[in-house]
Amino acid sequence: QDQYDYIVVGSGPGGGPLASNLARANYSVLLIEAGDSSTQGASGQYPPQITWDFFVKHYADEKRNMMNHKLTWKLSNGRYWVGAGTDTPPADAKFLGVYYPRGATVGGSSMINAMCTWLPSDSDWNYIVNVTGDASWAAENMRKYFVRIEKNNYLSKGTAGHGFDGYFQTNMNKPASVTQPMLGIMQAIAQNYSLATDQAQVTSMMGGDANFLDPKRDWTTGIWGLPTHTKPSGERFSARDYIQDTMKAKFPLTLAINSLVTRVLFSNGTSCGGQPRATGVEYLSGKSLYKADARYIESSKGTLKTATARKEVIIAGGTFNTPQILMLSGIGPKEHLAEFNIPLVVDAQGVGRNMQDNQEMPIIGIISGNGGSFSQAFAMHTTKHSPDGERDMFMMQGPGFAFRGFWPSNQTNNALPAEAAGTYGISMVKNHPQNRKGYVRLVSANPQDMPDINFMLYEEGKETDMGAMKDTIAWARKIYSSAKGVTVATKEPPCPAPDADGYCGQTDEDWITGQTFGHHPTSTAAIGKDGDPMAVLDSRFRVRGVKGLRVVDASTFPRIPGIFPVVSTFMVSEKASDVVKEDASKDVCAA
Ligand SMILES: Cc1cc2nc3c(=O)[nH]c(=O)nc-3n(C[C@H](O)[C@H](O)[C@H](O)COP(=O)(O)OP(=O)(O)OC[C@H]3O[C@@H](n4cnc5c(N)ncnc54)[C@H](O)[C@@H]3O)c2cc1C
Repeated sequence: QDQYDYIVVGSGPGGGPLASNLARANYSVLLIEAGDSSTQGASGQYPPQITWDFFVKHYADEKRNMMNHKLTWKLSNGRYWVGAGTDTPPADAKFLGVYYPRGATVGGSSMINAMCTWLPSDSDWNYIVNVTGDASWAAENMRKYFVRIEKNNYLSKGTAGHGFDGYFQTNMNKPASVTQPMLGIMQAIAQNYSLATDQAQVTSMMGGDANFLDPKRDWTTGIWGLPTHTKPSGERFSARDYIQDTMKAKFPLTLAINSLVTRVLFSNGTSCGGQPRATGVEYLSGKSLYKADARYIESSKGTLKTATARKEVIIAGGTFNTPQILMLSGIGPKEHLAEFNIPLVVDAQGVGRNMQDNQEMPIIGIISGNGGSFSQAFAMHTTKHSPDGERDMFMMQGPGFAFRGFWPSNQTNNALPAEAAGTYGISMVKNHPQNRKGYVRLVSANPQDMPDINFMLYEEGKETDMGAMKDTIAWARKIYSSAKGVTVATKEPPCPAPDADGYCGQTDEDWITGQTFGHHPTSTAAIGKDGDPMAVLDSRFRVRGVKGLRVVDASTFPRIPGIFPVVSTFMVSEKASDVVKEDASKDVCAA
């Protein structure tokens, strides 16, 4: 039987850096990853060797689910078929839902994500201080973690608020010069924010640092460039690089790939004041054992193995899998576990609840004459529905850019509509969404099954979340119609007669209901205050009700951080490394 100081489950931005840091502190660490060590290589964006194909629902109501234009079915030959809810799929098609890819290889979703590296609002960190009273979560302190891990490749050394000696590589593509038709649209946006509109200055803003240090940043609207987690060569940096560097440097980090953790093991003694203590994990060894893996075959059951942790087990399986692992281990809502005869360890009502996401949707314009060459621009906007006066909408945009969400690229419906000539997209991503009604629930006690995932969009805070999206659509219609030196007509959301401010009432609302998507799920095993039955973790990442078990990944955030969660997850991993090391010398029961 394998024994280590720490066992970390999942090698994404949550688990990968933490496992590496603990090994660098000379603790023996087993990092367990269900995927293998494949990379994207020359294959398409979400190839089976690095992707788990989840299918989710957006609503409890089937009618609203079917308003989506990009739904996925599975055919009897095993291939996917993608179409609108109003289409008629082939007779043998089985409905799956909305495609929601996740990375499943060494490096997790940081191996397939879009790499956008945008720091959250200070209020997202301070929220954790307010909830828990733990001042170490203050934004000022969290920025220090960013500075510690960042290896900035796009600013001059010494720029305040940035780091230049860490492992987390950041870079930015700065445009040389912005030309028509994009220039005319960006000029309209600059004018709207009372910024300079000449070509040189607009170009310069489009290469500006979005992660600048300024106490007023979260209230500042305008245009910036997009930092990404990339190396100086422009190649992807991911959690995988840090893991590999740690192993190459011969620190005591053992990586087990093709290993699907099925549950946490607990001592049944009373050594920890009556609380169960996590002693290790059970896992299935074998390739493609999870049903979200497109290469899964029914007969693959794997070989059951166990590993023991002398100190702690840390779960970092991501927002869908962490709650699944906890529930399979007996930590979850009591009634739900009873449905599947899973022996209860802790009645933790918050596990798999509180799921949040940044709602996204494009506003499509058609440029007369010329669609222009691809380049992208990024703006931050404050709508009338900002819940706290902070900027609440991020917009990425560009010619030929119609980001309509996700569907499997290897699907078989040849009749999927193509984008029209001259397409321009302003793609909104909602900051500070109010809805926390999303959930992850088990469908069985079989660890190879995917859970039932429903975002329950707009179920809570609809006026704010939907209102901000309607404001942004109206704003974009006006931007398109005031573009300088270029004619742009708004195509989507379609509206026969917008009012003078660009609004289209219920028509917009219906379109948003159908076409909203997301890909930043968080908060399904959240930190919360003592005594709150929904608080799965305390502010030191410890799972309440047991000892020797923590969660460190995107599921820990009580409130979704900013617009892009990946940099926050790397920061959390770094913070957790300090916390775990601080507690390392204590007895596990006392920690
Ligand atoms: C397509 C896409 C685009 C994105 N774009 C951006 C972006 O541009 N910017 C941004 O900020 N964020 C983006 N994100 C989100 C971001 O990548 C995630 O928030 C981040 O990776 C979360 O890190 P994590 O460690 O919580 O989980 P993950 O990165 O998902 O890692 C979890 C790991 O755990 C493994 N695992 C799961 N279950 C088990 C098990 N039972 N046993 C063993 N191993 C297991 C998985 O295989 C995976 O490797 C994107 C995500 C996707 C999918």
